Amino acid sequence: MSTTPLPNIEVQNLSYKFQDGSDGLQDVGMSLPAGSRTLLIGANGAGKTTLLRLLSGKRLAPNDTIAVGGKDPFKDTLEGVTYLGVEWVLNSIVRTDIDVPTLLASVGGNAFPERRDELVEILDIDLRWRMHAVSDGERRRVQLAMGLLRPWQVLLLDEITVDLDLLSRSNFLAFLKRETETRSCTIVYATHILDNLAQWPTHLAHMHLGKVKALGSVESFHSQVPEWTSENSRLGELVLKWLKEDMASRGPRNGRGNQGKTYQSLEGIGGYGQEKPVDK
Ligand SMILES: Nc1ncnc2c1ncn2[C@@H]1O[C@H](COP(=O)(O)OP(=O)(O)OP(=O)(O)O)[C@@H](O)[C@H]1O
Repeated sequence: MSTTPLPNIEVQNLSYKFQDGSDGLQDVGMSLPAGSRTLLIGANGAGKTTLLRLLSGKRLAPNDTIAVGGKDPFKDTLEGVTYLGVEWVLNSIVRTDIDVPTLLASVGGNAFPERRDELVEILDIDLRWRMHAVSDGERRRVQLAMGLLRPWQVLLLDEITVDLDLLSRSNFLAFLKRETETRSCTIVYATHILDNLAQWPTHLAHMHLGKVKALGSVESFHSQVPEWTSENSRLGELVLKWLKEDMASRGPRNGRGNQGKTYQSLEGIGGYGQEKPVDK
């Protein structure tokens, strides 16, 4: 009998404060089955990165609030959890004068030669590249191959596809989908870019101001967007609706009270003399 736990993600009553005392997350609960592909949706500052970092075990969550594959990700330092986010993108090793085969070998490529070759093909990587002399998108493709090489059970992605061209991104997303369909693994992906994603997620989680406002299977949200024009705009329409509602409930970051002051100080530095608020 296999002893590998199913990579489901369970979060309950998770509240998190930053060191400065401000609220990061408030009473978050989510239950994501093994094999699911969840899109984490929310405006800038909604709490997506904060949640992903807690799920990855990079930050300490309160006791008994998070279980990934039945374990606490912080205490148990889970082997099969891969978190690809900003720090990972900024890692300087991928900007040095080093070749691709050496880099892939350094993260265990030789132990997984089939995966390595598949990723090189899918991400259209030229093994002759030297990393100090590639474009941002090419560098990102090599980084993704490095990050995905080891067969993870849980993959936490914090928007890392911004530099990819449309075809590379499409291939990359198709690869991830195949992974969840052919072996036991689970993905949570925070993104603002909805291209190629219409058929991708199994679940959606909508975050707003540190809370999960809605969570469910993609089908469960179908009734929320009555005017779908095409399959591809369906997810986009839903997300746009959510973000507009969030903006309306939060209000603009710089309310009316600030406007007169801002314009006055701009006037003071010259060049914006005409730009006075119409009404105060
Ligand atoms: N170390 C910190 N200390 C205090 N506040 C923080 C800290 N890190 C983030 N925040 C605040 O927490 C909120 C959530 O940040 P987070 O990075 O999780 O948002 P996000 O949904 O990932 O946003 P984006 O889409 O812009 O990446 C933001 O308002 C942010 O300013």
